Amino acid sequence: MAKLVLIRHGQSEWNLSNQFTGWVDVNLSEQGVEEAKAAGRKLKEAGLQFDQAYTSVLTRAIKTLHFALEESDQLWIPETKTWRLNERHYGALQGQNKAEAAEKWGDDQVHIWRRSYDVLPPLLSADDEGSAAKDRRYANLDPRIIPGGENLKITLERVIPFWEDHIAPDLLDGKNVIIAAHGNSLRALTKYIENISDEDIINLEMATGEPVVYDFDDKLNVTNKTKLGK
Ligand SMILES: O=C(O)[C@H](O)COP(=O)(O)O
Repeated sequence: MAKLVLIRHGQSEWNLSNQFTGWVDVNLSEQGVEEAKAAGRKLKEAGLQFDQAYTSVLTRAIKTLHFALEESDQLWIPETKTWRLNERHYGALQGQNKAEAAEKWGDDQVHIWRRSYDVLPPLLSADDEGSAAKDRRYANLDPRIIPGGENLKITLERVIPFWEDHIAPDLLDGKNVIIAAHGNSLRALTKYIENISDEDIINLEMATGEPVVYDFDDKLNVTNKTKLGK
């Protein structure tokens, strides 16, 4: 059966400055570029060859995909970008410093916002300056589905239709797939793929730039999971 590789983007500028990011389109930091290139070398060493790539519409994931594919000599493969693989929208927290938020609202509340399955962050309204409704890349989306903030559950509910329509059919066709995306869109996908409970998903973390390789049986049950450590 085909293989699936998930990679969270390399360190971003706002990972470095410890700011909630979500749908804000920040770039990779210098370290993030190096992490993405190192991930590509790991893929090459492991002999992983891909037929199809998927990523979000956010620069940090797109660039991570490109650096990793370039290092593994497969920048040429077909790729599809979709908002459905975007980071979870962090609502009105976007742009705030995570440590300052913990001082203001307490560690417990910030941890709940960051890791709970179904608690929403404070929302951003559609007329807010930072709303995705004003961003050209989402112009073809029904305004009613452009979020003002998402929890992991809502993120999973918009990631999984893309899995069902595109990624799962590719894997069932025997295509090796690579997905470069984000901490929480990949936590959502991992929850679904590995059938992790709402309680246990709180403890799952995705390291930046670390490829996670899955093998499946012909029903897309996971038969093996390997992390290509940094
Ligand atoms: O959007 C963000 O701030 C990060 O990419 C992920 O943040 P988290 O670790 O707080 O979920």
